Amino acid sequence: MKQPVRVAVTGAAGQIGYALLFRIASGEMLGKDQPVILQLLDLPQAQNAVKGVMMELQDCAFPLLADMIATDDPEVAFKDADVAILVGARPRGPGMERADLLQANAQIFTVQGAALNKVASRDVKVLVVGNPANTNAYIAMKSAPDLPAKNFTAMLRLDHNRAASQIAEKTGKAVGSIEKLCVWGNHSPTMYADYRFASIGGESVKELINDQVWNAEVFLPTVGKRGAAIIEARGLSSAASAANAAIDHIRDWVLGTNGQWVTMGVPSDGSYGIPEGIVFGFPVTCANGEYQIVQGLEIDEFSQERINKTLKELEEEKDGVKDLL
Ligand SMILES: NC(=O)C1=CN([C@@H]2O[C@H](COP(=O)(O)OP(=O)(O)OC[C@H]3O[C@@H](n4cnc5c(N)ncnc54)[C@H](O)[C@@H]3O)[C@@H](O)[C@H]2O)C=CC1
Ligand SMILES: O=C([O-])CC(=O)C(=O)O
Repeated sequence: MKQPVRVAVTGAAGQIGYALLFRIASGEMLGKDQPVILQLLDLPQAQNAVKGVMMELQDCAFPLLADMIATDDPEVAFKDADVAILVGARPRGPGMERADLLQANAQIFTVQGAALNKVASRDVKVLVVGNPANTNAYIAMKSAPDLPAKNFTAMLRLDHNRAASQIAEKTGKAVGSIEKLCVWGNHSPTMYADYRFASIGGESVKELINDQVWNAEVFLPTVGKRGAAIIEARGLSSAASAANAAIDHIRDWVLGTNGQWVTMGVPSDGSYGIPEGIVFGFPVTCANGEYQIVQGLEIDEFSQERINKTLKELEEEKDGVKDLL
């Protein structure tokens, strides 16, 4: 039997938490042979609800769930954590943009970044889900100067998965057959979902679709505003699909992608002219527990404009939180 992996999850009593924890405990994230210890963080007033979730986890009798704890103290939750999924934050309601959450949520990530810095495994893999995810990941990273910056990532995978499903619907092809898709930039309506390099069974997606008007006027707004469409329809922001994307993100980072591209929000190393440190959605491949930004892609004029726009927004968000750092 393998040694258990310590997985910290914040916002454990929330709606994403409820869709996430059972799948982690069942082995869908780290593998069906990998025991896990769940270290659950939520606010003091949510501890009762967390206890209820733990009772349900217990009632599932998951063979891979080696142990679990609940706490309202980040330094307890993150102690020796190998994986930290930072979900706990306020969600937006109708009529809000994710950036409107920045003032409400930013402080959470200075505190949690500092706690990770102090007590987590030096190899901890951090995924920020709480919005605005890219800038919150940036805040956590800057608040954890003793941890490698590359350990801090933001969730763009839901956008990637949404883009894949829209392409599958448009082309009539199986969603699982799409390769080399990516989403550049911020998890916000400025994100740039890019299928110029994508293929299905060796055929170019761009040529299969061959419709730049659909790309600019249907596909990009549909993917970019999907979160708002879900809020409009459900009265609540997406939860099961967000939890699913978090599982995909960590699974691929830890277990590898076999050369396939996925999208992760990662601190830029200067690739594609994105200033170093900005947490930006890039196409990556993962192997041996590390991600690598796919290099050498041609950026045409339309794509450069989109990338500039989403970068500008991230730089403004970064500017808005500089007093916290
Ligand atoms: N990056 C992405 O693709 C997505 C991000 N999100 C974001 O995820 C976040 C969580 O969403 P939901 O689960 O729907 O919200 P929710 O309101 O159902 O749950 C949030 C939980 O976090 C807890 N919490 C708040 N502050 C905390 C803190 N300082 N420490 C620990 N726990 C804390 C709350 O008590 C609550 O239990 C929101 O910011 C939402 O916008 C949602 C969907 C997709
Ligand atoms: O839109 C929201 O506020 C929740 C979210 O990030 C998404 O569904 O993409």
